[in-house]
Amino acid sequence: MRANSPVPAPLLRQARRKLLAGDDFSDATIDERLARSWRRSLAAGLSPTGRLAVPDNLTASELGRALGRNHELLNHSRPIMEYLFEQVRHSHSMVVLADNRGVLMHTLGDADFLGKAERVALMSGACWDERQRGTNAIGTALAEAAGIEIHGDEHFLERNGFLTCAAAPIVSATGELLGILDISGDRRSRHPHTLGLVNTAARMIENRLVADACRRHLRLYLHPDPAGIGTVAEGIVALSEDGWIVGANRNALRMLGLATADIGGTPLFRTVDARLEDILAQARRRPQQPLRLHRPDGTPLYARLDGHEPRALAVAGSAAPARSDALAALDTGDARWRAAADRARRIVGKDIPLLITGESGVGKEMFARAAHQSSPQRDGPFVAINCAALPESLIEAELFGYVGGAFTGARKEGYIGRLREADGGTLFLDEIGDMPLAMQTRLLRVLQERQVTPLGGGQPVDLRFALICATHRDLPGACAAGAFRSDLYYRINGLTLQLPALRQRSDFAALCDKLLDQLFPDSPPSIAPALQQRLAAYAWPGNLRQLASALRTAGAMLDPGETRIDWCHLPDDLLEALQQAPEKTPENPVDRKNLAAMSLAAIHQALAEHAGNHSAAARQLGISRQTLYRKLKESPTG
Ligand SMILES: Nc1ncnc2c1ncn2[C@@H]1O[C@H](COP(=O)(O)OP(=O)(O)OP(=O)(O)O)[C@@H](O)[C@H]1O
Repeated sequence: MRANSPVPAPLLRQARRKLLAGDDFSDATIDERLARSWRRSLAAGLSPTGRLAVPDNLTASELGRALGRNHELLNHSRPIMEYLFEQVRHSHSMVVLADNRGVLMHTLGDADFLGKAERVALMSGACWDERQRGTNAIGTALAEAAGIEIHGDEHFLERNGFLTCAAAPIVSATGELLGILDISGDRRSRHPHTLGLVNTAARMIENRLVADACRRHLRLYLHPDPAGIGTVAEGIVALSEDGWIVGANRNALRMLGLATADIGGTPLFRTVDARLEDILAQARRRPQQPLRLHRPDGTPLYARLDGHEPRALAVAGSAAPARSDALAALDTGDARWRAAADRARRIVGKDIPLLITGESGVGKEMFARAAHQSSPQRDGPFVAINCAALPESLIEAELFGYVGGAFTGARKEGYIGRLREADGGTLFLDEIGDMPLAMQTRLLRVLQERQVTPLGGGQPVDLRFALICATHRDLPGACAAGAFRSDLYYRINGLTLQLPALRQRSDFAALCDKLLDQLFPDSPPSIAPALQQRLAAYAWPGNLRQLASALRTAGAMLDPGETRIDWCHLPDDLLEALQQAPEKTPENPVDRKNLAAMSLAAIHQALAEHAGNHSAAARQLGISRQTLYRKLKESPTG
């Protein structure tokens, strides 16, 4: 940071001489950012005394368009600029708002100073990018993305040396630099507090913009002191329905120890000691009181909650009435799974893209199909595309279609493409995290424009489908690593639902019954209780897919008349995995033994209990007599 007074003139002159001579001037007490800016000005080919190249000033109609593009920034800035101007009136100064290219959008100033300012083009439509006008508060604040004061001869161009300027950036809820607020005046009217004033006013504009941009989200207003909530120093965080941070002002990022890049990729519970559900419950209990949260280092942070409570969360935890849709048909009672289904129901038919995450085999595609079946477009097609399985060379043609003869091997009559096949229904992009980067760019454009142009030409065609994507990858992580486009991530992630892994579910027994009913509809077998207990404690790395497959195989091993799946029916690989897997149920004594030996021990015990009667022992075990004999024969002592 610079000292609170400008660099003494002789030092400044000496440093400039060295700069222009190409010498090192780091020995002089020059602010680092000023030094960087001078070097950038020099590198842009500017000369302190030379004539200006024709600057990129806007024509009246271009300015009109730029004002239109920036109307929200302008709307929120105007009242604050007026207030600011009241503070500096009669001090030979002006208040300036520039857009993120350095083009001046709006100015308010003392009449005498405005005349002088116009002579150096400090007026609406003029561009004050550093590359065109050298070091100046607006251009340098843009280049540095930080507040800065540029006084007198610190300006790179000598013609601007009569100015003293202080400028601060205005940043959006997603970290985008929107523009610059500046106070410029006659150098003789410099005041040491001007930069602080501009910084504060820029934060006020930013807070209004962030709150407005996130008005449809739940918002937390934060401060380490409850009295700080509602002041310009408050942090603002916007949350998605499932508790991820989707927007924040810079105060909030600082309070939560986050960077701009974390927006969209961080659940709230990673930054404070509460989940959204807890916060909602606390706010419901004591609506008037600020919530007390803690950061990971234990320091408190107070919060006020604003915005509509997501309806899915409002009912979560309550005894939700039984639903009779396709999602309900998959519901076997796990609370996390049910909450995900409830949230999905809230958005079906609302043009909000759904992103389903979860480990491989947790049932993401089944969930997506059920969401489609539960939606108003259920009579339309459900088009599933596995982005990982399509060869890169074919993806474009397959997704976007082509006109006849567009490339060698193309069908004569052309192909409308999978995206158009989904028209009026649901497009399901499975394994979206595996899509090659080049395709991500193309897909993003199509999703943004909602139009597709077939390869080889033809007219763009409008697309109407609900979008559901799925991945087992960590997409925010992939975005950070540059493997997945973050703009595509935000586009497909209207609502993210994470499906629980099988080991995290609480409905193992009900799920097994359901799968057995589906797999063996004529006479669904049961599972021996000890085995069921052991299976429930297993980690199931392949999740429901692995469980369904194991039950299918085990069921096929049943002899005619057998109705209960037991150890002896399990596929060998699962038996082996169960033997190697760490025990999770120490209360089950049989688990401490080798499972094959355990199976034999159960047979011997049943035989003992039935005085060697093989039929009775087999009946008790739920296996056939043949299986019992086979097991005894296979045993090492057999
Ligand atoms: N709710 C369910 N009821 C019955 N079987 C299910 C259920 N969910 C998943 N399965 C079984 O698990 C298998 C895998 O499901 P699905 O393909 O939907 O998982 P996925 O998460 O999309 O997997 P991947 O990440 O590998 O694409 C299904 O073929 C089915 O056998």
